[in-house]
Amino acid sequence: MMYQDSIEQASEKAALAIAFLQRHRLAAHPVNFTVAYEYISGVIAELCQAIEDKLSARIPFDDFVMTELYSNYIVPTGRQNEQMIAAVYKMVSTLNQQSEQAGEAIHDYIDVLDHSLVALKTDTPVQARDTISRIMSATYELKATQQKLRDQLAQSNDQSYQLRAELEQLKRERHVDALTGLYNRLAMQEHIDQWLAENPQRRIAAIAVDLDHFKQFNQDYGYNIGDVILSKVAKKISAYVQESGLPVRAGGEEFLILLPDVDLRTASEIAEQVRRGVEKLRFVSSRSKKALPKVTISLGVALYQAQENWHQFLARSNQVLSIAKKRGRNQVATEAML
Ligand SMILES: Nc1nc2c(ncn2[C@@H]2O[C@H](COP(=O)(O)OP(=O)(O)OP(=O)(O)O)[C@@H](O)[C@H]2O)c(=O)[nH]1
Repeated sequence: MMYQDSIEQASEKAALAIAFLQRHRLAAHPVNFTVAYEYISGVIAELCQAIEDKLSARIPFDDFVMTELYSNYIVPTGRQNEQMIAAVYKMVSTLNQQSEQAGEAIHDYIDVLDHSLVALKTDTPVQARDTISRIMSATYELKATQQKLRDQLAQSNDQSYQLRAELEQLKRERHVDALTGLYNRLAMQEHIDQWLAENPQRRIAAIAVDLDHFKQFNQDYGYNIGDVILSKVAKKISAYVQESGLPVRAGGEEFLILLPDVDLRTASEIAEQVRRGVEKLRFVSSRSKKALPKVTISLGVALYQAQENWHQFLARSNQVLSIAKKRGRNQVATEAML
């Protein structure tokens, strides 16, 4: 069982977790709450350390940071992963056993051969017949062992293909947002780290994207239709940058497009194309068959600066985005306007 707290202990921890969430202005949804509860519980040392590090570096906590902590430190302890680790362990042990058995069988066979070859030099014809028959039975034995090992190996092979497919799926799930199919914040962090590791001077542009007046849209048409709109807008964004960049659901109704090796001007042009693409989308209510109002987005374009960490970089992209909002929405702002 994952949690063994008594009702009193759990209530106390829950109250502290809620206080933590309130202090950092975080919504008490399951992901945030679990991270906060685990932090208060102090069982996962790496999680606590990561939170302490962020607190002392004054990195603000938001949904993205919390989701990242959740995926990095809590999900990997999940049952699915434990099962997979057990399966991989079993398969590797079986393979080890099989190769040991194969080694022993060949070693025994060579032993018989060595002795028999020496004996054959001095054997009388009758003895030679016995020696040859010993070699033959050792050969049949080796053949049978090899056949058995071949079957077991084929079985392990099938299992390893299946495990690899499961691992790939798990990896995808860890990096992809379930509602929109876009990359999540964890994938984004890994990509930025990789791009910068390849070339610390690399030019990376970020386009922060936010739906306009989406709160009102949710209020007028409901959260479920809101979800459909979000996922259609996400697909549009993805279609525009599939080849050249990384489309990310940064959280809620906010998206990010990361573009490596792109300058501010090109990034702004891409942002404008995305804006127009979304503006052209038409939505019809499946229930009433009536057209839904036009959905628009505001966008903010910024370039990564070598001295900043990626939290600062993303904060700056959002700052630029707020210029587009202030100027009337449904438009692109660039960091040159800051
Ligand atoms: N349907 C749906 N709504 C979401 C989701 N995530 C966030 N939202 C909603 O998005 C809305 C964002 O509202 P605000 O941040 O106030 O901004 P806004 O109304 O879009 O206004 P501006 O950004 O200023 O144009 C909130 O109502 C959130 O509940 C989601 O996954 N699905």
